[in-house]
Amino acid sequence: MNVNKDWYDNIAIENGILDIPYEQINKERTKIGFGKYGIVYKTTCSLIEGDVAIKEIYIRNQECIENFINEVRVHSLSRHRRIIQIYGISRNVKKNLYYIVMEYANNGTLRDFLSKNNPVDLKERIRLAIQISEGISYLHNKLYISHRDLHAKNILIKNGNIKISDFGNSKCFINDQKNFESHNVLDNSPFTFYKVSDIHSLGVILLELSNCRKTSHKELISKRCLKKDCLEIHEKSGMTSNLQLKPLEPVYLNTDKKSYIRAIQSPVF
Ligand SMILES: Nc1ncnc2c1ncn2[C@@H]1O[C@H](COP(=O)(O)OP(=O)(O)OP(=O)(O)O)[C@@H](O)[C@H]1O
Repeated sequence: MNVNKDWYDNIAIENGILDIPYEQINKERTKIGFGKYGIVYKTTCSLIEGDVAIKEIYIRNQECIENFINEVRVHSLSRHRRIIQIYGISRNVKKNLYYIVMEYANNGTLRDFLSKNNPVDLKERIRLAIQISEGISYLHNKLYISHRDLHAKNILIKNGNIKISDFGNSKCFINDQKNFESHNVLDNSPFTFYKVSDIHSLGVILLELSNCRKTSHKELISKRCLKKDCLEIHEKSGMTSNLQLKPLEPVYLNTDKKSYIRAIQSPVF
């Protein structure tokens, strides 16, 4: 990626998002999460009504700049009720801290929601499952974006509704559109590969949703989790293997296996 000294100004202009002066962000902040790339705080911003979440990223090298640019680019493309909205970016130049200012999800992550409200009513779980599928379907089918980091801590809930977040690992394949116009199950384009991987992650999330608890590594293995194999095969051969294209098992919502989440048996695509 070509990064020049004006990279920060450029991403705001190119992506049509607000460059929020740092002074406009309230200094009083509550830490609400952290991940590989930074700390997330709940606070307010004088330019935006209500609470906001800010993701603070310390830019120490070129790679951090590239990651920040990618996250802002992909996230700002995504405007949908099932996706956390990005409001703008900000920076504290003296400390080399850069910020993504976004919509605040007041009910936290899907994982926390499930553990706090266990057991969640079946109808409610199905409603949430459909909303997650809607968000992923939008990313894949409308924007040619693969999220690449879908799990129950990146699925947030605001006022009881799903909001997908964290585009730090996401990739947009919109410029490759011509290469996968006719994509089908045998297409071995990178987009198809990552899309299948997202759908696998969706299956894992739905399993967590159906059981109202995190699925252990042991359980995933016993359910013949394909992700690791797929990634290895893809990396080694550069090809999409048929192995990835096996449908996921249906995720049952009750023990007598009468009801399952339809999204699994009738894929969203
Ligand atoms: N908009 C938001 N509203 C409420 N909480 C949020 C929001 N964004 C992030 N969080 C909280 O902060 C945590 C970390 O955020 P995020 O996943 O974006 O950071 P990351 O550094 O990219 O993490 P990862 O290690 O998953 O890549 C989330 O799991 C969630 O608890």
